[in-house]
Amino acid sequence: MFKNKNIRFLSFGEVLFDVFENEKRIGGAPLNIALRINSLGFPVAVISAVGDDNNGNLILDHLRQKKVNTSAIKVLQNYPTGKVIVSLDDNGVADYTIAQPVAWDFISLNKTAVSLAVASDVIIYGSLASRNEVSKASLLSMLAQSNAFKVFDVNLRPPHYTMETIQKLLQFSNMVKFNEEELLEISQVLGSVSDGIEQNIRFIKEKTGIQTICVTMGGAGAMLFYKDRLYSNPGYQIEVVDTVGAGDSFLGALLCSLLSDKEPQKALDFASAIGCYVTGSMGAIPEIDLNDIKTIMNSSKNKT
Ligand SMILES: OC[C@H]1O[C@](O)(CO)[C@@H](O)[C@@H]1O
Repeated sequence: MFKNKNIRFLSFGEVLFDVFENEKRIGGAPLNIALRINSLGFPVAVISAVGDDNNGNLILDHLRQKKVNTSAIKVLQNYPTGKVIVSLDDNGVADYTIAQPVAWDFISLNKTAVSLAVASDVIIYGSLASRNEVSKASLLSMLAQSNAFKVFDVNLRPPHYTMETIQKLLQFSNMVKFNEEELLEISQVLGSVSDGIEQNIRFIKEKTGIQTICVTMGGAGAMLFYKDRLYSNPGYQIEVVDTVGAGDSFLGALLCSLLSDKEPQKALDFASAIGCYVTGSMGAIPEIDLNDIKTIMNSSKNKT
């Protein structure tokens, strides 16, 4: 399905357990993205930290079993593995209560992490891990040292960010992913007077110089600005179970497709179908059968 599976991905940031009403599941945007990339057959490593506890062991065991490179996930004695309480509203839309301080607030860069960063083709990072100065300093130092293609998954989780940090993280990125609300909030802070998605995509490009921009819009689909052209997907229909991790899987799938030279429209359609599948399943990283994705892509809403 992909011509070039040699792209080496690296994901930096929170690894944790999402705690739902009746169960807990592995999560954290950087981890969800890494696992989606891994499920599509690409090599991926994660830089993070867990506590010396059962949750930490479960995360490490799962990643090792999937053959994700865990050599830069440190086990810390003084802090527990991250945990997030997820509450779902009647529409399956998630609200997150994110425990603090936890191990991933204290990600340090050791030699292994730096060599991974230098050897990677693509680095993915979000904003949440920068809520703590330790992880933030490691991220900024890593970004400064690597020539990889850098992808900023904005992922605003109030109250865990400041606009100053978001702007700093934007400065390093070659590609950025927003959801609709994030695009509006950040565009306004940067001085946009429009509330249009397309206008704000172009505004961000002019203001920051970032050439590749994607925006997810929930049930209304997604847009991709790539090589000076705008592509859009109107979304696919699905019975929503929960929205947790849909954007993460979308981004993982989009990167695999786009960077292995699939046509941008096809890459966007594929990523949108994967995101849609995730909203129709429980938790952030359900196993995906590519035949189900094909069925979604052939579904009527998307046909013109
Ligand atoms: O990373 C913060 C939170 O965001 C998610 O990745 C969903 O996008 C959850 O799995 C996690 O709890």
